[in-house]
Amino acid sequence: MSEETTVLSQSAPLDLRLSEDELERTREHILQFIRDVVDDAGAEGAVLGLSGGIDSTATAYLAAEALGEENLHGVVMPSEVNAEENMSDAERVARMLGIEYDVVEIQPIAEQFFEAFPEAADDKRAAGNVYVRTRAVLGYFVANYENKIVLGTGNRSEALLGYFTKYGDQAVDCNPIGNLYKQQVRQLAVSMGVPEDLVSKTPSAGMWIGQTDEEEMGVGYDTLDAVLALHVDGPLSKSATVRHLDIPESQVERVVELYERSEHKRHMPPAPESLRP
Ligand SMILES: Nc1ncnc2c1ncn2[C@@H]1O[C@H](COP(=O)(O)OP(=O)(O)OC[C@H]2O[C@@H]([n+]3cccc(C(=O)O)c3)[C@H](O)[C@@H]2O)[C@@H](O)[C@H]1O
Ligand SMILES: Nc1ncnc2c1ncn2[C@@H]1O[C@H](COP(=O)(O)OP(=O)(O)OP(=O)(O)O)[C@@H](O)[C@H]1O
Ligand SMILES: [Mg+2]
Repeated sequence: MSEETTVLSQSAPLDLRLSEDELERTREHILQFIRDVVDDAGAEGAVLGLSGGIDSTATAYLAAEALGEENLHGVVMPSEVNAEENMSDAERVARMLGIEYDVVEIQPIAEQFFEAFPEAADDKRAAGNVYVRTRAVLGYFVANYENKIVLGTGNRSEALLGYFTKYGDQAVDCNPIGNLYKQQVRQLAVSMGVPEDLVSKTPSAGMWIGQTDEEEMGVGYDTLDAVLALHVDGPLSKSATVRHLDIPESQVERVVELYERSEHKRHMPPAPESLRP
């Protein structure tokens, strides 16, 4: 983030939209990335959670192409707060791709946690994170047994905003779409032939009934992505970003707040430095 006001040059890549050529190169690059991670791990494929959302759908399309559908295992893990439509979309994705998949109801598992701490069960964030972390345990259970890696579905917007559960949906071995902002994930999905209803679906973490990403963060993805690209990743100062996007300063401040307070999620857990030389 630069505090200096930078004059925009015509050639600066401020348009988040990827050209046809960039989309093709991005897809090839990600396919190779997935193959390399699997090969380096000596693994026989990959497992991923399917939610019916665009991030897992796009990642599944890429991984099925990279590894072959016979080497990808999808797990659909409904809880009582997931919309049924999303779970049936998740199964639809698995069937469209022709990958092996299982449906594992995680409500009974989560109930064990809720019974242990009933007062915490009423806290939607704490309880929602239990669902997310339970899915991580199941993903690694399958990966260990089948000699597979666990594919993450995190994108760059979520990573910078800290919009994920620590050791939950980001307890994974790699993030194939981790360099793409949310709207670029949608663009790539369209170019791969993902059905329109899945591409345009409202993003939701599915941690409580009615949750949506944009309502929880208080800013829409078009703005979130633009502020991240221009100010957090890019060279523009806060005031230049406000002017360039013609948005209230409070929206830029909100993005910066989300970015700064989630710093701890983007690092290994710290330990004190050694006192020995
Ligand atoms: N400064 C610091 N240094 C070290 N550790 C720090 C810390 N601040 C908090 N912590 C730790 O982090 C914990 C809070 O982090 P965490 O447990 O992740 O919980 P938190 O970030 O509060 O909640 C997860 C957020 O991610 C969103 N999410 C989750 C999963 C999926 C998706 C999706 O888009 O699908 C979105 C969810 O809606 C919610 O907004 C604290 O309880 C504490 O243990
Ligand atoms: N009910 C579920 N069953 C299986 N996996 C899930 C479920 N809910 C979430 N996940 C996993 O957690 C990941 C993170 O969820 P997230 O909501 O960020 O992505 P998404 O649902 O794929 O897309 P979107 O953000 O647009 O909703 C999913 O991509 C998926 O891998
Ligand atoms: Mg989702």
